Parts: sequence; structure tokens; C-alpha cells
Amino acid sequence: MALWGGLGQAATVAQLVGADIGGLITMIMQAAMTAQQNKKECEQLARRVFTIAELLQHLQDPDVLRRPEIQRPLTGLEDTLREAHELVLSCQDKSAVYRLVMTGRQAEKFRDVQSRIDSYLLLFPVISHMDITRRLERIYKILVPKDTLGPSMPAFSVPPNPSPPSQVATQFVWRETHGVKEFTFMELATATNNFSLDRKIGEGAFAKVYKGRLPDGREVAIKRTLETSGIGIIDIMRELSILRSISHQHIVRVFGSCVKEKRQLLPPFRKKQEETLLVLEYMENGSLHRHLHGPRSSSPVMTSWKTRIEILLGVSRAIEYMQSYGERPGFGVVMLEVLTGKKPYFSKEEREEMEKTEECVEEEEREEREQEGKNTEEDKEESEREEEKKTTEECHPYWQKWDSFGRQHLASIALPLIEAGKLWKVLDRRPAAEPTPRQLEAAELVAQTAAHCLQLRGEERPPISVVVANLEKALELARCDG
Ligand SMILES: Nc1ncnc2c1ncn2[C@@H]1O[C@H](COP(=O)(O)OP(=O)(O)OP(=O)(O)O)[C@@H](O)[C@H]1O
Repeated sequence: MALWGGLGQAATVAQLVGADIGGLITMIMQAAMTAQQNKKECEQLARRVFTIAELLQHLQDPDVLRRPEIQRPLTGLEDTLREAHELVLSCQDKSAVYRLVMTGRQAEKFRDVQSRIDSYLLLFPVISHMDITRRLERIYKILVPKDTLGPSMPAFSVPPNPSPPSQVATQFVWRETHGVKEFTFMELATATNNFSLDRKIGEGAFAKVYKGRLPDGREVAIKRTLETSGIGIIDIMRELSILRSISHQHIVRVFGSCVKEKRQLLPPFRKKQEETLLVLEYMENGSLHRHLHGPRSSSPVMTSWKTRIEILLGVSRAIEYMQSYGERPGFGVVMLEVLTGKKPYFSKEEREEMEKTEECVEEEEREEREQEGKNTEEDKEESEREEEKKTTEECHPYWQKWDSFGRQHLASIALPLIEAGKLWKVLDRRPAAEPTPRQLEAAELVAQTAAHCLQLRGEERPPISVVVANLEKALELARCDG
């Protein structure tokens, strides 16, 4: 069916509007495919949410979604999608009794959720209008060089002496004061020895990153989109627009950008394409990922709880700062990554490998208990905890699923264990093979904070100020024992 053919597209929307909305749309569509009851209603619902995904995907400037006048009416979208997902999931039960009890109530729920989704769809003409305006603004900036505008004039047509100053004008003034430079492609090619392989320092989901040196001697990281069109450009524009409007000691600075226009010369493919590059402050120490999962075993990140919590605290302070700009990055997962030393996603093979290791450890522990002659009581406790774990897993339907790429999320493994009081089962032992009571208390505090941050419903997650306070407390504890 054509509807399901677009599932991959829906997933990519996650990158535009935050993992929750993109992921939820994908989950609704997947669940609708296997519904046993109300198939028609489930399909209609999936069709509607897919329309949202498609419309979002056509946005050229996702920043439009962050404008307060758009954000306000969109705030409930995530919760509505969650309800839609729960509703479609509830249609998986095929028993006749269930049908008898639920049919009337579900019809009402479908009507309610569908009408709410329709009301979000009504917003799209407005979003599209703003999107076009922003694109025109960009074109205008390219056509009319900044120098010809004079120092106090905005780059886009803003009414004279607006009161209060419009957002566009504020952005313009900001850029002048923070000096984000527009580089030519030639300058960046020279800085990176023509993007040579030996200058490549990393690669993310949508860009390759090169180390470069500017004529004034500054070392920089230059980010270049992997593809010359599509999602990469949107992502990089988004990153640029966020970074250029903020300044914080824990957030990488952006020095400049470059828009390179490409022409494909052979007809019938002749069309203009853009490539966007970012020039960033060079971070000598590399990524947290490399310190946690890379080969540099001498890194203090490997060996010290204090360093790990200091890093989390720095990130949480950066998020606290960014939230005042309306940004809300997904942080709970990073906390889990730092606690467990494991990557955020597991392939099936990695998961099986881990289970084997867990079984071995459990077997050893059982043998030890048998030798000590105290197995009966502890085995009973163990089975009670296993029971608790199962229940906890059921409480996290969002995290227990394999995603559409066949991966399992770290949260689906770590959260049930944390909530069952078994943090020790997933705690990284590299910083301390036998953690001290204070280190354990610190780790427990971080784990509980992470679990709160990963609550399904946004309103159940703690404010970032609470996260910062908890991490400060955890750092105090970890500092005591190095
Ligand atoms: N400013 C920088 N200084 C030094 N190295 C950097 C810098 N920015 C990125 N890198 C390196 O390049 C890699 C890729 O970075 P990029 O920002 O493209 O993706 P990411 O953040 O790792 O992942 P994703 O694309 O999924 O967000 C990083 O992991 C890091 O090793």
C-alpha cells in the first residue's frame, strides 16, 4: 500500500522536529499495520499523521517551527501523537470480549484524537507562509550585500524603527556583533588542503568534519554536508542558526559558514544545488563518544567518575542556557551512555553478546552464593526482582521496541534495571572496579535523574534546573573519592 511505502520518510522527520515526534509518527504507522481491531480507523489515523510528516519534510527552514507563534499551538502535538499511538496499540487485542467492552469507547477516542490531529494540520498553511518568507529573506541577503545596507540597517525589509525590534532585526544585529563570517569555498578548500583525507577528523549523520587552519592561524573544524541536497543541508542550516545566536563556555562556537552553489551541467539534470559548510571552533579533545567508546584507554573519562559527572554537569548547564533560547536537546540518553559506558543503540548481535556476558556473571554470582551457603534467601529476592523487572519493562513500551533499523535503544535495557534497583548490572566498571559507597550514591543519583529525563510524557520530565542541581550533588559525592 502506498501509505506504508513512506515509512522511511517519516523517520527522517525526527531530525527536523525532535526525536519524539518523528519516532512517534513511525511507531503509529507501524502499529497501525498490525492492528487487529478498528483497522480502518487505525489506517485513517496513520494517514493523517503521515501527512504531518510529509508536510514537515517539505519545510526548507525548520527554524520556523521554533518561532513562539508556531511553537505555542504545536506544544500539544507530541502528547496527541502519543495518545494516538496508545490508541492504535490498544487495537492489537483481537479478543471478542475486548471488542465488546471497548468498541464504543474507542470510537469516541478515535474521533477525539483525529479531530485534534486535524487542528494541527490547519496550522500548516501558516507554517508554510513563514517558511517562504524566511527563504525570501535569505535570497535577499545574497542579492543585497550587507555592506551596501549600512551598519544599522537589517538585512531584510523590517519597518523603520520597529517597536519592539523585530526578530529579524535582532538576528542581524547579533551577527554583526558576534562576527560570523561568510567564507568563500576557496578559502575553506585552502584551509583543509582541498578537503584531503588526512584532514578528516570525523563524520556524523549528515556531514564530514575536517580540521583546517585559517589564514590568521586559528585552527578550526570545517563541517561539510555528505550530500549536496536534502536533509543534510536542512540540518546544517539548523545547526548554524542555533550556534550563531548563542555564546556559552560549554557550547562550540561557530566562526562562519559558506554556501557553495553547484551546477550540474549535463541536461536533462541541469539544476542548481547548494552545499553548506560550517566553520567551527576546533575542539582539541574530540568527542565524548571517542573518549567513552574509542581506543584511548588513558582518557580520564575512562577512569574517573568525577570527570564523567563534570562532563554531564557541563552539558546540563549548556542545555539550561539553550532552553532560554527555546532549544530542548534529548539529555537522558547521554547520561545513560556515561553511566554504562555503552553506545546508545545496540544491534541484535551486540544485545545477544551482552546477554551472554550477563548470564555468565549471574552464573558466577549464583555459584559464589551457593559456596557461601546463602542461596535460598537471595534467590528468592532475585526472582522477586526479576518479576519487578518484567513489570518495569511493561511500563516502558516506548523504549522496549526494536526500532525500524533493527536496533535496540540503550534506554530499553538500562531503564528497567535502574528502576528495579539493579543499577550495578549496567554500571560501567572501568572508572572503579569496586565503586565506593559515595561513588555508588553519585551514580545512583545520575541514574535516577536520567530515568526522570526519559519519562514518556514531557510534563513528567524534570526541569533542567533540577537536573543541574542533581548533577552538582552527584559531583560533590564523586569528588570525595576521586
Ligand atoms: N568542533 C569540532 N572540533 C573537533 N572535532 C569535531 C568538531 N565537530 C565535530 N567533530 C568531530 O567530527 C565528528 C562528527 O561530528 P558531527 O557534528 O558531524 O556529528 P555528531 O555530532 O558526532 O553526530 P550526529 O551527526 O549524529 O549529530 C564528531 O564526532 C567529532 O569527532
